[in-house]
Amino acid sequence: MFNLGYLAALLPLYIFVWLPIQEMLFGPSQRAPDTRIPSLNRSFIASDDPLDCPPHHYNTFILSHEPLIVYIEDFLSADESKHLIEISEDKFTPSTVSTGAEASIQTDIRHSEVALIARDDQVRCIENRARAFQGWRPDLHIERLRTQRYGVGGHYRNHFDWSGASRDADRVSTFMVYVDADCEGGGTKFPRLRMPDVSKGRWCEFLECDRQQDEDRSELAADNWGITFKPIKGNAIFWENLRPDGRGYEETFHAGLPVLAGTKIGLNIWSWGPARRI
Ligand SMILES: O=C(O)CCC(=O)C(=O)O
Ligand SMILES: [Fe+2]
Repeated sequence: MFNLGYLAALLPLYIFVWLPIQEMLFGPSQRAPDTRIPSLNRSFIASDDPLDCPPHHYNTFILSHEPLIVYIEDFLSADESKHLIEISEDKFTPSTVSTGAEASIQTDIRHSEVALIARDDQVRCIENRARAFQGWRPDLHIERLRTQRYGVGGHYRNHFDWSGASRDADRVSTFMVYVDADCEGGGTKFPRLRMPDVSKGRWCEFLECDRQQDEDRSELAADNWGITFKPIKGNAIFWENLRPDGRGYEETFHAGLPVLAGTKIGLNIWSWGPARRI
């Protein structure tokens, strides 16, 4: 029997999940533009509306070309960090992990709180910085920004940001931005990356170079495997998640290490684009 209850339950999924994805992948549908843009904006960047952003400067350091991993010093200004913390404060809810279709709280895997933040002009300037960094790719859309707060004991176990679930679209890149880092511990660790040559450049300012300080020494011991970025307020790590053939980079496996004291707040900027999987 046809059940209207099911239809009512599926309708928000269709409107808020499928329609934005469909539009992102296949371009504008036959619907009127004024209904199309707001529905897209709920999840992804849709518009190039004029925006007046203050001048901003950051420094970049390439850690790896394949996968592309770039460390960005001063990605956020002090004023932007302050603003992000303020607008997140009343929106934090416990983080969940997705297992297939369902999301659940599993603090042994991920222990933190997440805030889905409003797209005010300061936030849009940060989104646009992330788009500019990636060359204003027309096929790339920024997922609504989220801040993530970790207290003592907060952590996020090893995972990938790409999902591989869809043949057509995925999170093509990640910016992991440190909005607040008044903490001990809480580094971002990539166990499958090799340490760069730390005798050159400024790497030891940004990476844990003193191996004794890493609690997971066994994994690090052999051949310089494993990199831990220190949480430093305002700075960011950018990486590409997908190979040109659409497969996810295994090297991007990463974790948010436990916060030992204080609070850490991160900002996730995930860009969606075509995965072009065969
Ligand atoms: O907090 C971190 O260091 C990592 C966070 C992370 O990987 C994520 O939110 O996907
Ligand atoms: Fe992640």
